[in-house]
Amino acid sequence: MTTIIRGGTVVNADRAFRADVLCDGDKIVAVGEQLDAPLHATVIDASGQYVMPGGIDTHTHMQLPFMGTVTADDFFTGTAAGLAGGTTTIMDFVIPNPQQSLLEAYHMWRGWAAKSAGDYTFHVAVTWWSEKVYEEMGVLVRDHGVNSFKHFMAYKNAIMADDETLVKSFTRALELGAIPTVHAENGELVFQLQQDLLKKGITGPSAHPLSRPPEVEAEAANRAIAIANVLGTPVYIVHVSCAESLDAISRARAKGQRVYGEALAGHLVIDDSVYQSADLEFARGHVMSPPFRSKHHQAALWQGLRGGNLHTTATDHCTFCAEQKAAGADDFTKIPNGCGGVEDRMSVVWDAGVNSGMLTPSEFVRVTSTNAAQIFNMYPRKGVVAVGADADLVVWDPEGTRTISAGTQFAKGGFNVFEGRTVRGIPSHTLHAGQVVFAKGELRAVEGAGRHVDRPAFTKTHA
Ligand SMILES: C[C@@H](CNC(N)=O)C(=O)O
Ligand SMILES: [Zn+2]
Ligand SMILES: [Zn+2]
Ligand SMILES: [Zn+2]
Repeated sequence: MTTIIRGGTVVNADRAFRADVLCDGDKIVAVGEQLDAPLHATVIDASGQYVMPGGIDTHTHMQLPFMGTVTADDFFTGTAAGLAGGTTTIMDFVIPNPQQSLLEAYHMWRGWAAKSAGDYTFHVAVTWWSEKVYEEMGVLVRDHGVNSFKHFMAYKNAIMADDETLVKSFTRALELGAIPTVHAENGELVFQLQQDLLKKGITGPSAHPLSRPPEVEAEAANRAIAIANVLGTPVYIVHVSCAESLDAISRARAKGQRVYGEALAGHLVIDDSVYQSADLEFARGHVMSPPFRSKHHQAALWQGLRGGNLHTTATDHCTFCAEQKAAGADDFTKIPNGCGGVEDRMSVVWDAGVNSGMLTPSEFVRVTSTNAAQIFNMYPRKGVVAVGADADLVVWDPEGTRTISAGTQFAKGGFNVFEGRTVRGIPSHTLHAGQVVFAKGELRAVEGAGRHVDRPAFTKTHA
């Protein structure tokens, strides 16, 4: 299929410029003014619009078995929803049970992901340690295009990695040229605070943020940064939600340490008042970890994105419907953790970030696509509008508006944390692998059209 996108302004992380974009098959083949195109080419009129690299969501959990249930979106519905929002690549997670072979889990997740409509790639979680884990990390890097390993410092008695696992896994990641990533919350403190709250008879969703205050997140962020510093590895902190964690990242980076941070669209615009709602189903719908924080943390996160101490935006798309969330109706610790957003991330970040003047269009591209591609070694295949790159593109209508609602979303789960928010700045077209998969509200996602993206290890460039 040949497509010419005419009359738009191409926006890359480094600059914005007027150009047509010609795609042939699954690649961009020309970027320039007044391009010729074959007569049979599909023409997209991008006048008055931006042409940007397809979004990369660095953090999703499609059809994740978690806390006794499975997330509502599978790899088809979740990636299709992403395409509707301009996201063409997701980074999901293989999360082995403790004692489960990492390779076995990896192949299971690869099977689930085959139905994806957009491209996908996996961080692999190290949830336990043994010689076998050591060996299998090597096989995953060498043979399966994995260059990032996740560590949950929370979720005691489940998937939590203790310090021994962190130290051994970070060391192994360095040997392999892979980057360690962490969910930074002190799982021992969370567990203690949860028990204290339950003993006091505080069982509703308003207890959730009380069991995970910013200090609990910051302790783990500082610890992961310290371990990485001593071992000489980079480290990527997922869903940084509070000023204290951002401060830890900023201090480390100011000393030249390679620390990267991710902000969730939800944490950027939603505050912790949601947990005080008298509508307990609504409050439970917002239970995720780390929890939504008070407004001053949001201001800090925006400054982090603008100032370069936070690098990517994601969603942690991990949706459960009301019935699933109701498992914790009598005990907040049993509410499956997770919220959605894969369909809304780019519009929410544009509306709150670019329209407010906080981010330029190029900075928007940097934090929704380019940095993710560069940090996880998919650039310039992904993350840039340039000849030779994948034809994953979003034609962005800066004046288009949409009111976000569970009633009209493509994603499953029947709930949306951005419910009722009207955003200005929406995709008019999304191309994935050169195919027009979303056009003016019509989703044309194709089950199984998504490809797994191999991510090479980071090799030593010096001799
Ligand atoms: C299990 C996963 C999703 N749940 C959540 N963030 O609350 C995570 O912790 O990232
Ligand atoms: Zn997490
Ligand atoms: Zn997650
Ligand atoms: Zn349901």
